[in-house]
Amino acid sequence: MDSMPPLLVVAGALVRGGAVLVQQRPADKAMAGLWEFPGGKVDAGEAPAEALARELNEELGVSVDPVKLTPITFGTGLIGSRDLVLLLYRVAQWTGEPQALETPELRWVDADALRDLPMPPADLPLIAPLCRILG
Ligand SMILES: Nc1nc2c([nH]c(=O)n2[C@H]2C[C@H](O)[C@@H](COP(=O)(O)OP(=O)(O)OP(=O)(O)O)O2)c(=O)[nH]1
Repeated sequence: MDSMPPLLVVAGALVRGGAVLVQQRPADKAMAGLWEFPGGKVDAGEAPAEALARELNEELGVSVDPVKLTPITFGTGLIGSRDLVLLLYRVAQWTGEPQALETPELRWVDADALRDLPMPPADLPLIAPLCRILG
């Protein structure tokens, strides 16, 4: 419980041929070394899908149309003492080849590899719904 409103974070599942793109958190950040979906915090006054399009461009160098992002599921957690709400969207179409612009490594993983990756606690409930999409 915190006096701040929950932190709203958007994340994208770029899906290609039964695999999803994940990135490793940098050594100088909280939860260093864990694997996460590209994305980030929604800024004040920003729509969630627009925030995700912005973050995907900053982190991967790809362009996406916010209108084509479709919700998959959400997770909740804590960042310190602040509540976190993590919205996962499916990204079926993008322009450009994803590049690791802000993280040490990108990886395309299938459902089995995804289940074995160390991820932040808020991501854990996202895995089963996403694996149903990956097949
Ligand atoms: N992008 C992303 N963030 C996640 C996931 N799971 C999860 O708990 N988070 C957390 C980590 C951060 O606290 C927050 C995302 O915000 P951010 O990407 O702007 O923050 P950050 O910690 O990387 O860096 P900073 O800008 O706060 O220094 O959500 C995930 O799957 N993807």
